[in-house]
Amino acid sequence: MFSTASRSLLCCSHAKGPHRALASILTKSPALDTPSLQCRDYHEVTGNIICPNVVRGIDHLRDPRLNKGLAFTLEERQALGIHGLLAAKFKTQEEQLDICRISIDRYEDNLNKYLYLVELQDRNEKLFFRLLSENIEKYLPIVYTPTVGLACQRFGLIYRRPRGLFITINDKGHIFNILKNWPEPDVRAIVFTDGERILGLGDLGAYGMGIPVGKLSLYTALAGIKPHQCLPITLDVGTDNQDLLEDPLYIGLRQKRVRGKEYDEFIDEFMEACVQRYGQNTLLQFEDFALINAGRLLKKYRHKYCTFNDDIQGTAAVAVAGLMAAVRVTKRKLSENIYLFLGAGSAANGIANLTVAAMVAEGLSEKQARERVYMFDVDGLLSTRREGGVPEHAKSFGKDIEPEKDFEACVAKIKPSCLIGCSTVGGAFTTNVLQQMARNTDRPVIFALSNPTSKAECTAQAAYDNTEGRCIFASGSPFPPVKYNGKEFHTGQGNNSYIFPGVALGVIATATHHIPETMFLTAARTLAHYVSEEDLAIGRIYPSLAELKEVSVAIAIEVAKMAYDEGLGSVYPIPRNFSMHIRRCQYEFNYVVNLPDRYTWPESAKVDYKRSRGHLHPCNT
Ligand SMILES: NC(=O)C1=CN([C@@H]2O[C@H](COP(=O)(O)OP(=O)(O)OC[C@H]3O[C@@H](n4cnc5c(N)ncnc54)[C@H](O)[C@@H]3O)[C@@H](O)[C@H]2O)C=CC1
Ligand SMILES: CC(=O)C(=O)O
Ligand SMILES: [Mg+2]
Repeated sequence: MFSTASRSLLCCSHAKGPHRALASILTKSPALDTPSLQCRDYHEVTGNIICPNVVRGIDHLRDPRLNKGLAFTLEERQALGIHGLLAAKFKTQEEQLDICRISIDRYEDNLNKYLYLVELQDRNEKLFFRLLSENIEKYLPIVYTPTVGLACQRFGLIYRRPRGLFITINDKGHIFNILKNWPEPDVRAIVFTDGERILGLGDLGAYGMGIPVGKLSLYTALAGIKPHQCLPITLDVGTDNQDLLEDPLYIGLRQKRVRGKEYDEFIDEFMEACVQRYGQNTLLQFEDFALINAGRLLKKYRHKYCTFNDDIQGTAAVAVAGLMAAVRVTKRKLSENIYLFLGAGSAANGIANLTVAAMVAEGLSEKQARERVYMFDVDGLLSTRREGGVPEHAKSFGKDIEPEKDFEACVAKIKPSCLIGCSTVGGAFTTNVLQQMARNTDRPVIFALSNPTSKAECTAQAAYDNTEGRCIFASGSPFPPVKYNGKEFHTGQGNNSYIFPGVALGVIATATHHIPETMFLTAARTLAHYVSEEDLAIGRIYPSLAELKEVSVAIAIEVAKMAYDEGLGSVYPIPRNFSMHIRRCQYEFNYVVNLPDRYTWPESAKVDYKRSRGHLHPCNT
């Protein structure tokens, strides 16, 4: 990902002799001895730490952060010493985007499309992010669920170049040093997993790396967070997946998972090392940890670090936003629903707790709100009377009722108006379940949130077909439009990708030091406001994916305002205009001129350039 030459840092003003002259040229100073663009400026312009006076011409082609391919102008090609290394044709970024679209369309297989995009990111970062951000509906299902799930399962086969850090349990005691090996000093957000619950696919160990990489691609594509500020990490503590342990292609530690005290010490050291390396306000996003760790680690660290668990809190916000939007169709307040969750794990508890908070905001007591929420897990209905009782992590949703192991019977007995699937069990919302939902209420809400598509509790089509088209449906992975009774419906994607990029942007832009639960309720409300009457008319309780960028900025602005209202923001002076402040923090998707427009090539330099026949670059002289 990074060329060796681009790792060293040297400020233009440190350059000597011809190097200094070139530094001046490349840093666009009109006067050779007074360079006007220092490393920090260059960083501001390109979002890159690389000072141009130490980058060889060829690095502008090899380094994906600098590479523009045929979009380098003649002036750039000459000044950078890459003239002749490129074909004669000059292309605009728009022309390059067209070529990318044509190239991807040539592949029928989604995994090949994924590989094309990975290769593009490794080759030309700006082109990759612009392509993704301008074609979200088309490429989100490739870099994200469902294809990313397949990519993780085949990670041993498709792993080419490092993107992100692998920190293993054997690195315990040295984690800070490993972090120092990452070549970017200005990291603001880390998304990390230990690979134990990758989507609904279970323990994929080190193959889980596809998830933090994919999530951080969305940080940039959807929220405009600068790529160099993002660091994906996989914590490799082994895997309990026997297939992987026997897989000759497996790239992780070939041992059973380390658990208990040693695991906890490892995570402790990791959290400390991250803030030691990148600062107190580094955003640390837990992703796809298993149930036994997700909730307890969030509880342990939420007041000590700037951290959140996306599967618990991000998912909660997107689901509650969908429930809020659905109120406009069902005409039932949140507090008038009965909720039944299939699955009582991280996602279910996150959603349930935030729904309770929203019902309390509508006027119920917390006890009254909790009474309206039922859960059903792998051992049946969460009844205090069942054998083994209610698991600790979902204690507050246990009910003193007759135990029940048959889910269909539960749906008939409890008569929920909202059915929410976070169970990892594909097809668990059977025809009988869906038809029962249609009998329970006139407009049943049905969310099949498990990912990837194969794990969805039902398809969009099945939900419509079995509820006489009366349901309000959302799913974690996308489904094609549904045809029912001669009408076409475009159901929405209830996925935390509507939430985490915006929350992260707001947090980073204000250097917030903690992320309170109320921020996720704010994010949910902001998202719900974005749902138009047109969305609802076609069966969608979320704005279209095409609006995701706008939504992410709107969430970031609200999060930023809240950060200062709650005394959590630490960027001073407090921004007067949050919208402007947020936009100023964002990535530039368009190519920047490697010779910025304030540069006018000094006559003397032109002469020098001619004399040296294009070899003026310090590394060429
Ligand atoms: N749409 C979205 O944005 C998100 C979707 N998810 C998806 O939700 C699913 C669950 O994620 P987590 O809650 O983090 O997992 P988890 O492992 O914490 O919880 C899974 C729950 O499902 C239950 N379960 C398993 N098999 C069952 C069965 N046969 N019948 C009934 N219950 C069963 C388990 O007992 C457990 O309570 C995953 O597929 C994940 O991809 C998770 C986060 C966000
Ligand atoms: C979307 C997501 O975070 C998950 O399925 O785990
Ligand atoms: Mg997740």
